Amino acid sequence: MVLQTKFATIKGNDLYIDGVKATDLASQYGTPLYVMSEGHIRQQMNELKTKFLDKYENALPLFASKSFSCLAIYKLASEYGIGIDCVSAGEISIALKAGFDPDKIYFHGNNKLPSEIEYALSHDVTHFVIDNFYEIELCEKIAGELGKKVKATVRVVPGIKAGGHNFIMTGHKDTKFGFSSHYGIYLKAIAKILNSENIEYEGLHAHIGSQVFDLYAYISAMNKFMGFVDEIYENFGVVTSKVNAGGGYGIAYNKNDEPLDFEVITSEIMKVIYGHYDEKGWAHPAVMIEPGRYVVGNAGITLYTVGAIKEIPDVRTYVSVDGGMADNIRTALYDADYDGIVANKAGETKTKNVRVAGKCCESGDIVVKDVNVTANIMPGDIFAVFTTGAYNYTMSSNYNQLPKPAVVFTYEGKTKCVIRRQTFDDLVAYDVTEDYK
Ligand SMILES: Cc1ncc(COP(=O)(O)O)c(C=O)c1O
Ligand SMILES: N[C@@H](CCCC[NH3+])C(=O)O
Repeated sequence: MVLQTKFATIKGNDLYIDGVKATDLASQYGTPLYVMSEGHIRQQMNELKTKFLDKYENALPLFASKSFSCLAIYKLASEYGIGIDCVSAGEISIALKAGFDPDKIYFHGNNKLPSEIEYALSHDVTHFVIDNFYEIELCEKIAGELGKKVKATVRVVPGIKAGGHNFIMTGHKDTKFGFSSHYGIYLKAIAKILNSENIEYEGLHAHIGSQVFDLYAYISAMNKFMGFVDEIYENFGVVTSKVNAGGGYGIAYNKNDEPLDFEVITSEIMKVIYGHYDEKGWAHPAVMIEPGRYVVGNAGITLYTVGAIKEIPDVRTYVSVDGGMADNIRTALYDADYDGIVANKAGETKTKNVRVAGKCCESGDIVVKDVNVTANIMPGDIFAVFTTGAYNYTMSSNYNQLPKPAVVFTYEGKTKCVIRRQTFDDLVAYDVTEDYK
């Protein structure tokens, strides 16, 4: 077992997060509970600021807020002066409610709805990562009607396979995202934008995948993009003034994961981009990155209460907890490999191998596939699962009508609830009784 953040510590038999005892959190807020270390989030956002925003001229790191989206996180991002990547009008609406600067919001998505485009533009969110030809038509029309200009970065697929699972690879040929770089397809998109009245071409966008550990994939994607920049110049005489190098920075979920260093990834990306522009004698472009998981993933620890423990002779022991795939779909969806600990027996030797299962009515409802715990584990213990800060709360559901857990931030020995636990009333909040008419 490895604690994936310095903000989680073990003293005696107890797990502490930002100096707060996990069992105190569980008794105060109930379980299952998403705990997010604000100390960790601040550390990561500060890294984005000091090692990217402040380090390079005209650079902007974006936090990919699909990984964790709520008022509190947008307020924190705002404090560090970083931008955000939003993938729906819903995410944009939360960011705006948090007071986020619309000029630092980049609107992504492979099927932005007309209503979403209208919503974004009428709220002064004008930076769009353009994904497809239909979107170009929609933007041209809707921006014209609203008297707005869309500032476009064009998402191009470099043809590179990278990422932690097939479902989260986006840089290879067979993907629903972006314009293909084959047969000059992306050049046709840029021609259309250059000929449009209400869309301004600013640059290119790359996102090769998520949970990436391969530095070479980033370097080769950027090299390919410099080829695209040249082709754009040759075809249209336009120097691309913005390059968004995407996110996807892999983090450690277990002891086998070996994440790349943030500065290694970013300096290699910058070397390729600046090197190319210097060679051409062009002014450096604005460069953006957009990690999500890297910012919040290791900040998250989910606390569960242990319930039934079932020993199946010659097979394994199942430890069931009071949450499951409704609060963490990633094990079922991506075969993700989590690590965890009995938070109230953290100092005890871990001699018993178990599988931690959820309480949903699915055999695939596994939280931790395989973990060594104290042999003394019993109902009522608090089981903590690490690295649940990214794509857990945002991908949660009410499957089996489980109310969604609360999200609590911890910081310097203190706690605050940022999303309250759902109640049974919330489960019927959208049900209406109507007669047929
Ligand atoms: C376009 C885009 N940018 C950024 C991200 C963030 O990815 P990650 O959380 O792996 O950094 C994603 C998700 O893969 C994405 O699709
Ligand atoms: N939801 C995915 C990442 C997808 C990132 C967005 N394109 C995960 O949990 O790993």
